[in-house]
Amino acid sequence: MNTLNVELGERSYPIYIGVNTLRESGLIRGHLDSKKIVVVTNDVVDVLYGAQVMDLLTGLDAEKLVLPDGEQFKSLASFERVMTYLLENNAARDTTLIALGGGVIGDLTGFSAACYQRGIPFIQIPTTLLAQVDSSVGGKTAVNHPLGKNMIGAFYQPAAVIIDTMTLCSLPRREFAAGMAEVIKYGIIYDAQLFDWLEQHQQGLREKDQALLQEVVRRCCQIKAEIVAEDEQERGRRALLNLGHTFGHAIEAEQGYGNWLHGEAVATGIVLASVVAQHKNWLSASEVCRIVDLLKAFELPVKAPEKMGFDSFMRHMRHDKKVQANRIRFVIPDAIGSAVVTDDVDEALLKETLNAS
Ligand SMILES: NC(=O)c1ccc[n+]([C@@H]2O[C@H](COP(=O)([O-])OP(=O)(O)OC[C@H]3O[C@@H](n4cnc5c(N)ncnc54)[C@H](O)[C@@H]3O)[C@@H](O)[C@H]2O)c1
Ligand SMILES: O=C(O)C(=O)C[C@@H](O)[C@H](O)[C@H](O)COP(=O)(O)O
Ligand SMILES: [Zn+2]
Repeated sequence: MNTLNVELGERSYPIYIGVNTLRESGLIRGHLDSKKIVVVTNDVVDVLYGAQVMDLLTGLDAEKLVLPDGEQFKSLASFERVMTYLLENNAARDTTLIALGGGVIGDLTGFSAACYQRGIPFIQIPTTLLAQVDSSVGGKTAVNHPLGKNMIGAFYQPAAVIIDTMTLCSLPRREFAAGMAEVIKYGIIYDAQLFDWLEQHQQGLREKDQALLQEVVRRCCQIKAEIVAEDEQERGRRALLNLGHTFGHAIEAEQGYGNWLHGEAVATGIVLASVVAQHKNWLSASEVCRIVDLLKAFELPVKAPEKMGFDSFMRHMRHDKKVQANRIRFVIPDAIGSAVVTDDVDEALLKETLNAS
């Protein structure tokens, strides 16, 4: 097992990455000094891993709240449902929430933990590739609003992240691919060697080779932990983790949450940002091809939805959380392995890129 640490002073926490970590009750119990525990999950993950996690909590005052599955349930209505459940079941400040599932459950549970009685502890048990490499780490918690993605949320760190890469065995192919979009993102913004390694090991990753999965989850969590430790609340460098998201979030909101998976929308957003980079002569045509080819190797979309042009992108992107002084800021790669945040993207170039995509 690998253990990493997110260094945030008194809010520091470990990330455990291993095979069959969900069979070891010691890991989770080491982070439970509270009276009551509520496992929050959804109906799909519950069937797969609910009993296994409840077994780890045998003898403790542990309950389970099972929500419906889907991005459309990362909503204020679900948040209210969690609040009502906690109140009706007498949850108090010494209750711990456990988020068991993908990024939807993790973001919703984390936001619920941040708000309930102004903050109770929570633990992340991510079960999708996307949640293991990205959403469970770093404390961005939120729900969506019809007018914008993750618009209602808080920075609120978990007490621990427990990753069992065996859970990825049951993950559908499309969901696995969505997670790979965030993995490829790390290679582009931060780690050219990781990008090369992904090109070399794409087949083994697609086949879910456990050794490769361990390595990729470890490397991505390490990068995210480094960035978050330096800039917890996205005042600077953390914004790089948003590569592809300005465009991607617009696609998710415009298409209706859940129709395009987050990772799929991010993949397309990465291509759009790369095309802008090529126009600026920051990336060569062959570098853009490498990016597109790697995304395609995982069957990710690389073109914006039909009929979604400049105007519909702009309508959503004006709400982006990186907007400063009314100007949209974009994360644009300036090499494979490096990116910058800039508001210097000419509107004509944006129009050409978005209408041609
Ligand atoms: N907080 C962050 O930093 C951050 C980072 C990236 C993404 N996100 C958010 O994460 C969400 C996307 O997360 P996601 O891709 O995990 O989607 P998800 O949570 O909807 O999970 C994807 C699907 O896989 C199912 N599932 C989960 N684990 C499974 C398993 N082991 N086997 C079989 N099926 C399983 C789920 O029930 C769901 O149907 C988006 O809302 C996105 O905005 C947040
Ligand atoms: O952790 C971060 O910071 C990220 O930006 C990671 C993203 O992959 C993630 O989708 C995040 O939720 C987007 O944040 P937002 O602030 O643009 O909503
Ligand atoms: Zn993301």
